[in-house]
Amino acid sequence: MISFLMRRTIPRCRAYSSQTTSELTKVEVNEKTGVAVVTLNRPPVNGLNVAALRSLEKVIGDLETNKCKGLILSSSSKNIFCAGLDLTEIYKPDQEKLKSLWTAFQDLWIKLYGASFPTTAALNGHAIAGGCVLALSCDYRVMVPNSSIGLNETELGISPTAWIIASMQNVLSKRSVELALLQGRIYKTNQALEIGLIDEIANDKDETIKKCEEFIAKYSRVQSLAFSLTKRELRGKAISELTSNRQGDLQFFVDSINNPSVQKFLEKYLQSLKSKKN
Ligand SMILES: CCCCCCCCCCC/C=C/C(=O)SCCNC(=O)CCNC(=O)[C@H](O)C(C)(C)COP(=O)(O)OP(=O)(O)OC[C@H]1O[C@@H](n2cnc3c(N)ncnc32)[C@H](O)[C@@H]1OP(=O)(O)O
Repeated sequence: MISFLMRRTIPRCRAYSSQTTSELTKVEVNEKTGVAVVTLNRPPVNGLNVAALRSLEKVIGDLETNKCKGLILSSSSKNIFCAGLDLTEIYKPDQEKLKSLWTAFQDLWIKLYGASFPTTAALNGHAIAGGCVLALSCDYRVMVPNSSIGLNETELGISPTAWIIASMQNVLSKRSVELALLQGRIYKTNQALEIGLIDEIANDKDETIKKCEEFIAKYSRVQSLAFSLTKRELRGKAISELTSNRQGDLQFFVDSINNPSVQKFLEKYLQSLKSKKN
């Protein structure tokens, strides 16, 4: 459990106190503001396996319980926010593990997209596929230059499910969503800003966090209850639709991943990632 004991006399430089809940997700809470920096920590690329997804979900649940004032999602990697689901878990998958992976991803999305406090993504690097979904689930996105963000699902031969589309529709124009999803496009930082996939560009990781803090500070005069009820009104439909069709959504993902052409693509894709270094 994350402790939220505030000591208002703490000097600014010591304001963030480390409260590690797991090696996979580090949590630091600013004792002055109640804002938490939550850092994904699964090197090398923050690939999302079941443990990483569950760890982040638990942290968000704890922040919810402790009436957190805002969340800044960041990464311990130098140039990668998150490379999405762990591809090694979806290539030649163990069927039970595959189901657990998607169920954990659904659970995490429900908590993050529906969080009752302001949420931001401090994108210190690439945010691909599932990494982009995490960013889209937040209320605000700040990214460093020369990074990539997007949902490359058509490359894999699967289509994103309704709640992933809803997360993107929440941020982009209808036209941009169509182009982004149908083309499976990955955007560079400046292109992402142009279409509204991110909200701001920052020079480096520290500045991404500072800009996220500034965004969250704008809510200091907003009543927490009004904030959470309004957010629920805005996002509740997409969440209810998933909640009432979790099994169907799971089956769609499992069938898509088990499709032989998807597995064949994944084999080549993983090889191409490995051979980049040679
Ligand atoms: C093609 C899949 C598209 C799915 C889209 C679905 C859209 C709906 C979303 C919901 C479902 C979500 C699904 C997913 O998230 S699937 C994961 C898709 N992710 C990717 O396609 C990203 C792949 N990675 C990269 O493009 C690059 O690694 C990246 C730009 C992120 C970083 O490049 P960099 O050059 O800095 O690093 P390397 O490529 O050398 O990677 C370092 C090592 O990490 C391994 N790696 C990379 N990504 C993953 C991953 N997602 N899972 C597991 N492992 C990964 C890579 O192979 C390197 O390993 P080695 O050091 O052993 O060589």
